[in-house]
Order: sequence, then structure tokens, then C-alpha cells
Amino acid sequence: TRSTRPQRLLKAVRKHAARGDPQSVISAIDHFCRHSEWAMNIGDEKGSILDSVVSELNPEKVLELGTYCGYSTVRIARLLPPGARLITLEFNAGYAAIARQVIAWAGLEDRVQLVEGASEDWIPRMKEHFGIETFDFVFLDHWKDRYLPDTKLMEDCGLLRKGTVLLADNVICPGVPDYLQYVRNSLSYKSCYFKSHLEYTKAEDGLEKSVFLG
Ligand SMILES: O=C(NCCc1nnc(-c2ccc3[nH]cnc3c2)[nH]1)c1cc(-c2ccc(F)cc2)cc(O)c1O
Ligand SMILES: [Mg+2]
Repeated sequence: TRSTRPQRLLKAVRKHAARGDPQSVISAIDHFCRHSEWAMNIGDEKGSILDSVVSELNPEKVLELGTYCGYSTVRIARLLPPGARLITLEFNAGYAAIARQVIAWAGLEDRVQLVEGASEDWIPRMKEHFGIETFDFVFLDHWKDRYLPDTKLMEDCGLLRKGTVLLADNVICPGVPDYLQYVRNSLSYKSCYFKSHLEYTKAEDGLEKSVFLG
């Protein structure tokens, strides 16, 4: 049967990127998405904003919601010190299978743990299953109607501490109005918007950075 877009994206990584070289994996995926087939990776423009937030924070414990093909997983993990840990949740088994291979091609599997399943099932199990106390950084890039309930769930599970940074993709396109209203009006968050564009297009999109105040 016909291959899937993530399978074709992985093929492009294997063809054009060097094993163990995360930057070449990032460039290969961006080239594929610009010149062959659009795919819902954060992309190079918003990806640079992600890089600057991660580099400034230097997080030890990172949670990513929504792995897809592992593009942002590679962007984040390549900036982490070897002792740091990134747990990434993916709901779709097909996406997870591709992401594992992209992460391995980049040579970053030692600091990434990809977990398959629903965020609402795994967030309550982070402490007992992964020995995580709290996260330093959370990247939200999964189903847009899950951003708000999962943020409240992370609060309730005590996974956020004073200073934890949440960075949310797609706050304009496809848009997460309920999440934006919450983090911008809650006294528990200091929030700011980074205006950008939907990956590989001229449409507006942006990232919302929200610091949990405890
Ligand atoms: O849907 C998106 N991303 C979500 C994928 C995902 N990958 N994994 C999950 C997951 C993971 C654990 C989960 N637990 C419960 N639900 C879960 C869903 N969700 C998305 C869509 C667009 C987009 C924009 C304009 C268009 F015209 C069409 C599309 C752009 C983006 O940057 C996105 O991130
Ligand atoms: Mg996204």
C-alpha cells in the first residue's frame, strides 16, 4: 500500500542527513517540508524561537506533548546536557514508530524517552513511572483541545513548580483560544506571545510562553 507522509519524511532524513548529526536531521526535514510535502513540524522559524527558550532555560527535566515525527524532539534534545531527560508523549503508533527512528538517526536516544499513549493517561503516572518530581520545561504541541485540560492536569498532579516554563505551539493556527484565555488571565502564570508564522507558510501563527508562578 502507499507509504505515509511520515514514512516519506523518514526516507528523506536517511537520504540527506548524517547519522549522529542532529542539525543535518533538522535541515533535511525542513527541506523536505518546503520542497516536497508540507508536514506539521514546528519548522525552522518557530523552531529558532523554541531553541532560544530552551537554551536560556537549560532544563534538566523536559516534557513534550505531541511527538509527531520527532522534529521538535530533536531540536530540544540537541540543546540538552547529556544528564538531562526529555519525555515525549505520542498518541499515534504510526507517528511514534517514525519518531523513534528519526531520534535514533540524530543519535539522541540516550536523553529521549518516547512514550506511546494518551496524555491524560500518562500525565498522572509521571511521578511513579518515571521518577519525575517536577518538570522544568513543557512543550505543548499535541491535539489543540488537550492543551488546557492537560495543563490543569499537570497542575493538579504537582508536576509544575515555581518557574516551570510552558511553551505552546499553534496558539493562532490552528489556535487554542481556551488555553490562551486561561494562561493570560490566571494569576498563576506570567505569559507572553512570540509572533511568527505557521510552519513553511506565510500564515500567522505563534508560540505562547507561560511561566508558572506556583
Ligand atoms: O494537530 C497538530 N498537532 C498535533 C499532532 C499530534 N501528535 N501527537 C498528538 C497527540 C499526542 C498525545 C496525545 N494524548 C492525547 N491526544 C494526543 C495527541 N497530536 C498540528 C496541526 C497543524 C496544522 C495547521 C494548519 C493546518 F491547515 C493543518 C494542521 C500545525 C501544527 O503545528 C500542529 O502541531
Ligand atoms: Mg505544532
